[in-house]
Amino acid sequence: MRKSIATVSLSGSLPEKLTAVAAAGFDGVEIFENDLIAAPLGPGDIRDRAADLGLTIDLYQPFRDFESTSEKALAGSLRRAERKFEVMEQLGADLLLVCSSTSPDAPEDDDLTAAQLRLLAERAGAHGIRIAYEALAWGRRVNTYDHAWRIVEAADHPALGTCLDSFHILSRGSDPGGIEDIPGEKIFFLQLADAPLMAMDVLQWSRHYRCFPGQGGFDVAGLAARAVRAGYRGPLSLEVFNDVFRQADAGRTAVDAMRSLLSLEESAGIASPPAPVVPSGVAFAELAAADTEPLRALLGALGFARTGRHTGKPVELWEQGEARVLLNAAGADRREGPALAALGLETPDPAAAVRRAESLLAPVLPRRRAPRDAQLDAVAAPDGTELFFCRTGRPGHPDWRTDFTDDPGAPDGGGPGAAHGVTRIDHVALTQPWHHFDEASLFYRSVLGLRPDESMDLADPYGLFRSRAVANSGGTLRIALNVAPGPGGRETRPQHVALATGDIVATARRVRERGGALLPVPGNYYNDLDARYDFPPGDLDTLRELDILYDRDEYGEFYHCYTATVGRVFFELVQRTGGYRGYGAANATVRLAAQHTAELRAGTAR
Ligand SMILES: O=C(O)c1ccc(O)c(O)c1
Ligand SMILES: [Mg+2]
Repeated sequence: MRKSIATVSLSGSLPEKLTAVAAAGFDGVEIFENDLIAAPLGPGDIRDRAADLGLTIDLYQPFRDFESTSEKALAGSLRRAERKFEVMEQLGADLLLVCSSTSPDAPEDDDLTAAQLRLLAERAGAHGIRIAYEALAWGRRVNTYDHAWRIVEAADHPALGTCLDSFHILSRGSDPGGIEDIPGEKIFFLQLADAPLMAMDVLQWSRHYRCFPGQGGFDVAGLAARAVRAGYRGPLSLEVFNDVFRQADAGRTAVDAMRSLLSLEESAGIASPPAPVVPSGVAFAELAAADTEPLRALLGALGFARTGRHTGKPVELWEQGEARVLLNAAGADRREGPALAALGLETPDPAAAVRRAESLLAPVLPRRRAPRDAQLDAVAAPDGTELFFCRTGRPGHPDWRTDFTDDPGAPDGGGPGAAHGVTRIDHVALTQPWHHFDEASLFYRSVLGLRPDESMDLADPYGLFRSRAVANSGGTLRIALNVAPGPGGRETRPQHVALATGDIVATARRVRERGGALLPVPGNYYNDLDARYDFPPGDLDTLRELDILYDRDEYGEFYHCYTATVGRVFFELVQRTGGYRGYGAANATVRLAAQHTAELRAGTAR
């Protein structure tokens, strides 16, 4: 279907917004009145600019508080409308959105409202303009879509129809089922927005927290499917009031928006892009550092062994069990020090994964080009992490491991058998720039077919720590997306790799014996654990001795501890028992505080 977006959803001036919208592949825009009023170009110039960019102007909005009990106010509204019709004629827009009145002066009865809207439709019709009447969730009297539709039906004028807005419908908990009873040709416009589920005033919720479909908690695709079943054939149009998007780069937000609509079309059964190819696990985590020595020491203490060297690049392969880490001595950002630069994702069909990624506008990266390198396809995640699609050890597929020669003589050699009990990578945590958080969760959900958990907000010593995990259905691939503030409002961007062990006590002991430092956890934490849980004698002492944190959910238990941070990277050791599903979020505040303390002590606080 045609795709549009309201200019209110993006940052910048109106011409900048139009450029971003066109570049992302939209067909049209809703022009938000304030954007036009503040624009440096007149309506005729905006019309030309949009046409040059291949965009239609699908809606002009909003016209507020039209209906009124006072004759004088109504006359004023009609005069105001005539002026707007002139603007719309210059813009080349033929649909005006009228939202239900929020004024105490709104008529008390539907017949009066219908008669007034009919009058407006007659005036509009004379200009070749149509009116779409939308119920705002906080409208004075008309605040549900079915009420707005009853009034439109009663007014019975060909130039009057209704505008459905998923936010207003779903935020009030209205049953969207009634949409299918509205004749499709009377649905003049469909605005789509999602939002996180929150218990708050609906106006504030709408004006500040809307997000693109697939980023929040509403079934927006299901609602769109109903409109299409009703016979709606107009554009799918995003109308997202969001404080973060208002500040973010418009071009990037527009691509995020388009990805949302492409994914919604798939969920609604309107289009079928190439199916998602869900990764089955982490093939490798690649750490980049100008000086790899501190990471080598850390991996050695963790029980990893260097098992290979890249044939053409300064890259080493370190393994323990099925956990594989690449150390890349080239390409690290020197300012930030060692960082998690790439992930290899074990994928049943890499070529199909790339087709999926391309169809959802994920930036596909040029293949690694050295003549002997395995041909691996990669895409860039929103935070810049490179995601490589791998099929390790399968005949007929390029195997990244063939780029590495065996390295049995390495100082920490002895192969993966010399392990401390680490079996695999449990999860990877990627810290997102805060204004790309929603974009990231939609990216992993739509491009890779991963399932997002609920988003969690926790108090951090220096602000808000927000976390949302995405995972495949078996839990064999888990990525935690975090936003973490730093002192003075600066963003800190630590990334970490969590390693699974079947016996965290034994593993942590061996790490200590090999000189690995574990993050010190305050004694208060263990006193609180003691108050909350009744551990068998001695167990709590062991946790305290090894700085191991503890959590449990209805499925099982979780034990975890952390290494020191090197540059932007640290490791976590985790032991899950009995199907525990989470990531120890209950302990995140303690961990963050302990890391800040450690940074201050080491004088590395940024
Ligand atoms: O918040 C508002 O005022 C507003 C205006 C126009 C809309 O279409 C809408 O959904 C909300
Ligand atoms: Mg709306």
